[in-house]
Amino acid sequence: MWTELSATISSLAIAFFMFEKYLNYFPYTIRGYVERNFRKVVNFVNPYVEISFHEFTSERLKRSDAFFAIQNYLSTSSTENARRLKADVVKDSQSVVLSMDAKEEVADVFNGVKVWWASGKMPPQSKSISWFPGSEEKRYYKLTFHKHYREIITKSYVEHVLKKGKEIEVKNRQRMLYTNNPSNDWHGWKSTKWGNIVFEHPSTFDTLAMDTAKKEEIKKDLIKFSKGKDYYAKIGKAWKRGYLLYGPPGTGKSSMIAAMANLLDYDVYDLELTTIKDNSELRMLLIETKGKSIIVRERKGRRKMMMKQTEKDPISKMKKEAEEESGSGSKVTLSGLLNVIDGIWSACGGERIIIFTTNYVDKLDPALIRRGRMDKHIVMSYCCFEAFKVLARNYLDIESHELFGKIEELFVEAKMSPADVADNLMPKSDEQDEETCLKRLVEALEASKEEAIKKSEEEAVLKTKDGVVTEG
Ligand SMILES: Nc1ncnc2c1ncn2[C@@H]1O[C@H](COP(=O)(O)OP(=O)(O)OP(=O)(O)O)[C@@H](O)[C@H]1O
Ligand SMILES: [Mg+2]
Repeated sequence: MWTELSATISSLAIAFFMFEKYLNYFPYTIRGYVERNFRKVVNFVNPYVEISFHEFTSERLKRSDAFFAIQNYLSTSSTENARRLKADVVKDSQSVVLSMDAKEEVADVFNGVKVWWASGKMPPQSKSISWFPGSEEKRYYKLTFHKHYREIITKSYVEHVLKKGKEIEVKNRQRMLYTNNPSNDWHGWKSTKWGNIVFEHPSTFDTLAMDTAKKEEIKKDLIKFSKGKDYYAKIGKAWKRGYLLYGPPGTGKSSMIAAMANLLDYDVYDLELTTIKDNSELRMLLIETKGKSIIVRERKGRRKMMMKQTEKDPISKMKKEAEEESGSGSKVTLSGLLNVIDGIWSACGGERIIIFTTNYVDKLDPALIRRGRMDKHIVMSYCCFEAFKVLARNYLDIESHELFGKIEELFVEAKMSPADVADNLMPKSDEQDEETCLKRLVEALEASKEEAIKKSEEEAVLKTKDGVVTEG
């Protein structure tokens, strides 16, 4: 078939060449007539239809999504057939994606219909220097098929190729962690509002230590959201979901966000509000975010700061922190952020998740935590025995130990964050075996239990005193 196709195309090319060359020998009056009829005959004889997909759209600046979808689609079939392939390294330099090199051809079969793909490059049209990307050479793919199958190819096959290509792109794409640049640095046409690095956080739902039922519920909720395109369209709601994660420091809020991004294969945008001047700058930033992303507003460096502060002047410092948390420390208020999000999200296509994390849910602006704005509230709490078992598996590779019984008992009263449990479980040197690490944890839990008992006794004394005063 391929030989037949090439023979037909080459004879037609020769016929065209001869025709163009000798057209001028015809008298001017009949030249148009001859040309029209010649083309009719050619079209009648040539049974093949060609469609070109160019790298750049007609607006020139924009790269065509279809071109890249086709490139991805062909990367799977062309690797078997094409003789010259181009290699691109993706995903932390571990996997290689092969695609057809220029001037290569491959065949594909769809519902029993054979088609041919050829890749090519168009030479630059002028020698002048251009600012447009890729203006030196323009790549394209040409699809050739028998005109008899025009309907099935132009409708079903092209749609199939684009869909599959996009799926492959999602699978191969390298996820990014974006952080907003201070708005003072946004000058010039080249400035970018978001700086980015490759997102490679190892946290997953498997490594996350928390109540299993709660974990499964969150996973289900996320997957339902990510597959809910039609549902959101049906109910006329923007495809977005808000999560509020709250709990003491070191309970795994940031780890949970990373696990969510890893589960859904989303990019993460880490929003630093303090470097944004006002709400209009915030709007500009959010408009630049892409679909399939998680936008996060977190308080950073909380753990160390909190620990130091509680040691010194616990009450006044904790109050100050809570005030900051409510947004008064930022140039952009949290309510302002929510209003911008409500506004732009209705207009931006593509799914987006926004996550707020806080250590003080009670002190937050009620407008922020009102249901509907943040669709799901997730409490990250102190470590329990079930969560400990996940950490023991992660850090020590053990499922059980004779000390587990004692540890389970201690967890009833001891309050320790998963971060601190993990810290105790981690061997500090090669000599430290699982027994040493578990014993260290038992000691820490006992200390924490004693502290909890002392605290509750002190609180009880305070309550009794209050009672006496009131009664008196
Ligand atoms: N639930 C958890 N499961 C597994 N590891 C955890 C968990 N919580 C904490 N860790 C460990 O402790 C470290 C700190 O946790 P993480 O940064 O997620 O806490 P956080 O709740 O975001 O704290 P902060 O409120 O200070 O931001 C993590 O790198 C992880 O190793
Ligand atoms: Mg955190």
